[in-house]
Amino acid sequence: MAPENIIEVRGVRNQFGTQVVHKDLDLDVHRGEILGVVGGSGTGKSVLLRTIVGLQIPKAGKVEILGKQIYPKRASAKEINEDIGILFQDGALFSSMTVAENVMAPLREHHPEISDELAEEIAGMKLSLSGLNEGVGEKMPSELSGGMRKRVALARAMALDPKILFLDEPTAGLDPIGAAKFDELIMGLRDNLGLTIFMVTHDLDSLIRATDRVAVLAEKQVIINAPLDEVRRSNHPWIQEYFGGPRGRAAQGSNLASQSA
Ligand SMILES: Nc1ncnc2c1ncn2[C@@H]1O[C@H](COP(=O)(O)OP(=O)(O)OP(=O)(O)O)[C@@H](O)[C@H]1O
Repeated sequence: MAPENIIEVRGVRNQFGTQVVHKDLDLDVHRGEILGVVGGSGTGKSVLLRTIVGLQIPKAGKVEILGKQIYPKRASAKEINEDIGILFQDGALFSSMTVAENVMAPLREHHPEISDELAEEIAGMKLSLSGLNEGVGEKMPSELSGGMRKRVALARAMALDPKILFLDEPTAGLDPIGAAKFDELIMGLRDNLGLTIFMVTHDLDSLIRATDRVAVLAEKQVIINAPLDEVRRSNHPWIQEYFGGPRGRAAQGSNLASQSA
């Protein structure tokens, strides 16, 4: 059975002044997959994410999420917000709110009818789904490690039961063990909840470990979107350098070693 496209991007153009970032860009994301999005610095990975979620209005093209048109006809913010959760690059939490209040913030905004008790219960569930224990809810973000703050941000992104999670460099700033644990967490969300995950990343280990397919941005387009093994076989110079360079070989070697251990 052909995979179902949960996201469809067709012919998108993004431009800032005279700088064209995307031109005729197409992208499909399949339901239930973890898609890794890679590309050199400034190739427009974050702009693509922002375009898909409706935060960046493209100059041309079409974007659909779950069959709802984000552009050119704009689905209402409410419709979109119910379907997606976003973890931005800095994962910014509200520093003056407790962890639980942070996770409850989207519920309070979109579902003011929900009682305090229920909101607290939902926040507790999301924190536990993110691998955090109950006591964490009462802490302030400043009391947590970087890895725990990412998990809280993930719990907040899941507050409204999204079908798609957008993650912008989620493992940046985590040590390798923290990054591996974060990858396991999102793989669990895919496997147990059927979530689709769109993940911008520079982390080669993460790509190897967690992704089902990898989309490469270069020359203002997605030049390939395929399982990692197929992407590696491309002779595009950037792909060769990225995966075939010393870091790429080291990441592949260490992941093969850990798989056979
Ligand atoms: N709001 C904006 N106004 C003007 N230029 C912008 C804006 N947002 C992004 N750009 C430009 O678009 C280009 C792509 O930016 P983007 O942040 O998407 O790159 P990226 O691939 O995510 O890079 P990195 O890997 O370094 O995070 C950059 O040259 C950036 O300066």
